[in-house]
Amino acid sequence: MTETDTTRLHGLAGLDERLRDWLPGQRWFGGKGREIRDVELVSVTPLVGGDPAMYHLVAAVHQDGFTDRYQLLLGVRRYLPHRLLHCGIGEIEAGHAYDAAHDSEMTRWVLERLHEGATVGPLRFHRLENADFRTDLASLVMGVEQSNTSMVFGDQLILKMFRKLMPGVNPDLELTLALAAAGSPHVADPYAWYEMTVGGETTTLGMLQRFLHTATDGWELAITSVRDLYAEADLHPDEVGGDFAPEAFRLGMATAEVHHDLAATLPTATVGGVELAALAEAMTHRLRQAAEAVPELAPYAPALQTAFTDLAALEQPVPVQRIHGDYHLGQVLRTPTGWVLTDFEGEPTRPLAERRALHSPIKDVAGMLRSFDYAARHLLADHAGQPEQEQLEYRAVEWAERNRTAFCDGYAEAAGSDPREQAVLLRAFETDKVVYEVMYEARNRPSWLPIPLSAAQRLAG
Ligand SMILES: Nc1ncnc2c1ncn2[C@@H]1O[C@H](COP(=O)(O)OP(=O)(O)O)[C@@H](O)[C@H]1O
Ligand SMILES: O=P(O)(O)O[C@H]1O[C@H](CO)[C@@H](O[C@H]2O[C@H](CO)[C@@H](O)[C@H](O)[C@H]2O)[C@H](O)[C@H]1O
Repeated sequence: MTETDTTRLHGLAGLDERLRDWLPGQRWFGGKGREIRDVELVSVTPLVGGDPAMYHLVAAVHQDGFTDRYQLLLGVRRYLPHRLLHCGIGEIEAGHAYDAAHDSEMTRWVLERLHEGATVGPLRFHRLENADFRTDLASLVMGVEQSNTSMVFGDQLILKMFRKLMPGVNPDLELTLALAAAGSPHVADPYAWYEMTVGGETTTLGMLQRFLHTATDGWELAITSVRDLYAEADLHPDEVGGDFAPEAFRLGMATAEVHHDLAATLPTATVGGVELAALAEAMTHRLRQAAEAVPELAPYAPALQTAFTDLAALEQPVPVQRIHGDYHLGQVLRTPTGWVLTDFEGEPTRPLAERRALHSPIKDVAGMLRSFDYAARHLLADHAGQPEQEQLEYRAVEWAERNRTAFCDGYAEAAGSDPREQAVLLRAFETDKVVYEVMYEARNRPSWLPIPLSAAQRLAG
């Protein structure tokens, strides 16, 4: 870190070294596996003075060949209480630095500013007209694996703090606001957001929404159904109590309805030969990169490539629009009344311009179809090499097929057109997603790598 006057003034000297060690261990840190050259504080905003103190930081992390910016709520205390030891960053000049997103005493400050619609230094807070919420609630960070950090206040509010900052409006905020304005029942009510200017552009830092405390996420529901099936390995998926297909059907309908509302409220277009060739080229490039990075993918690459060649050769124009972009079972919540979609950010590793661009809705369909495969297969690892392995694998394929079919049936019923009729698009997007997953698992969860690799084998025929 270049020790600027600002850092010295705030007693933050030494923070650079501490952040260098601490950042790679954070789930949301995107630059894992590459050495950090240095960390530079590009924005330091004092929020709360005294002991404890709190700062809003934007840290530029320089790694070989590129720089990413991350957002932090930095707490500094003379003594770090036991309850905050797990989020300690290390000792700096002014005391113990820690991640204040985990400190309920401090996060309330953010809630209050959101409610006021305040401006604090470069930070601009906005509350939606008619949105009202309590500001005296204690927060807890969600205990799930995340690309960002979400704080739940009481059981009423959820504040998602975007970690990796890309200059521009975050599509999660943009699409959530658009769907709420369209009256969609498939999105949690947005209440407020905060932003600042980064790289000359208004950049979303966080979004507050209604917390759906009675909801269960689609992944949990799906794997409960798969567990049920594995417990009765001699029964078919439609014969066990926890059959998921009716839910998959309703999820297909909800997905089509969201696509309809996005197309009705945000721009749409059609793309033809040149754009499809460029898309196929980008997919091919990703495949090449992934096959180099993950040698286990390489044997399937030539056969997978044909999905992209077919895409480039498509003759009819393809409708495009804003879509979810990183659609899977972990992004949908089943409330007592229906499915709600979350996290419209797109794939966190892709550039913002690409995530905000118009895409075929078939990309989302392909994403969810992949997720059924994941849900069916991820428990198989526990049975590897055991006698029941083959039988369970057979059941896994049946479960995935049944739910993939139900999802497409539901989508077709609500959309009036069947996504399976777009076979070339569907295969190309599924293949591209598998390639993305291979990279994602290799970087984040190597023990899950066999899941997308088995799909690569299947798609390669
Ligand atoms: N409004 C909400 N109510 C209840 N749970 C939510 C809500 N929004 C998101 N979640 C849950 O929070 C978790 C993380 O949210 P998500 O937006 O996917 O974050 P990330 O982009 O960091 O992955 C998910 O498990 C999701 O189910
Ligand atoms: O939810 P995020 O925006 O952080 O998405 C990333 O993480 C997901 C994993 O949590 C990853 O999804 C992959 O694993 C899921 C099971 O955990 C599975 O349902 C998905 O089909 C699979 O792609 C997602 O790709 C990644 O962007």
